[in-house]
Amino acid sequence: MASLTNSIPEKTIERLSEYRRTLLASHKQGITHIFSHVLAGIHGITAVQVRRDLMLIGFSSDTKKGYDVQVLIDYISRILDSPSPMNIAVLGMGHLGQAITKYFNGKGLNLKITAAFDVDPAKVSTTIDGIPCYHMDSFEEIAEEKDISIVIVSSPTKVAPSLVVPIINAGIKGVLNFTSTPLNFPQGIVVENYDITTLLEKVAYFVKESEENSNG
Ligand SMILES: NC(=O)c1ccc[n+]([C@@H]2O[C@H](COP(=O)([O-])OP(=O)(O)OC[C@H]3O[C@@H](n4cnc5c(N)ncnc54)[C@H](O)[C@@H]3O)[C@@H](O)[C@H]2O)c1
Repeated sequence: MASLTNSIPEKTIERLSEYRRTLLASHKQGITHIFSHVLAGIHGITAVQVRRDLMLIGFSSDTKKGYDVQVLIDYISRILDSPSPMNIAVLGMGHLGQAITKYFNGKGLNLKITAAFDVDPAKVSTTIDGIPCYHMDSFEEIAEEKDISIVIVSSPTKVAPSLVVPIINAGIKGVLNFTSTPLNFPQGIVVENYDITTLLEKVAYFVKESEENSNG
């Protein structure tokens, strides 16, 4: 993934997001303190890894009672979140675009899907799951008007490359691409290509490896 900063490794950023989700759930259950080995156990990693990640972001207030859950949530939030909420647009409001929107909004994150774009006349100028859907032709104009920083690309794969220029022209800063074609952007735009087939093949490969090891 192209990144604007190399100060914190990508994997640590992913784990910090995961830790925060666990901490928020713990907080909801009334848990005030958590030990690094408990956090590690939930995420299937070692306590050393948890402590290393937190040291990397300068957090070291491990007490006899463990980490203060609320303090750690606030600390991770200061690292992960921008000072004001970021607006996201979905490009392609089909099955996947709608599933992502349903899943994502209302989670109380500092990120919010605020607009969708499509070309299907049945969807354009309607509101889907509370999100206004505009024609892709008006993307640049609406993206500026609605201060969109990040886009999720969930259009058909074959049209995805044609969305690159409008995304650049609109001054978008980050792209999460779900289509099967990797999209390339100039430096300065953060891109994550997320392909479910690749991830599934990775899981299948390790299942095969572990079966071969236990048989042989
Ligand atoms: N990465 C993953 O895990 C994963 C999983 C499922 C699907 N996909 C991919 O996500 C994409 C969407 O899949 P889907 O099942 O939601 O398809 P879908 O056909 O249900 O939705 C695609 C939507 O994009 C719209 N569209 C067409 N041309 C467009 C354009 N030029 N600009 C904006 N929108 C446009 C269509 O009208 C439709 O609403 C596909 O590329 C698919 O391969 C990825």
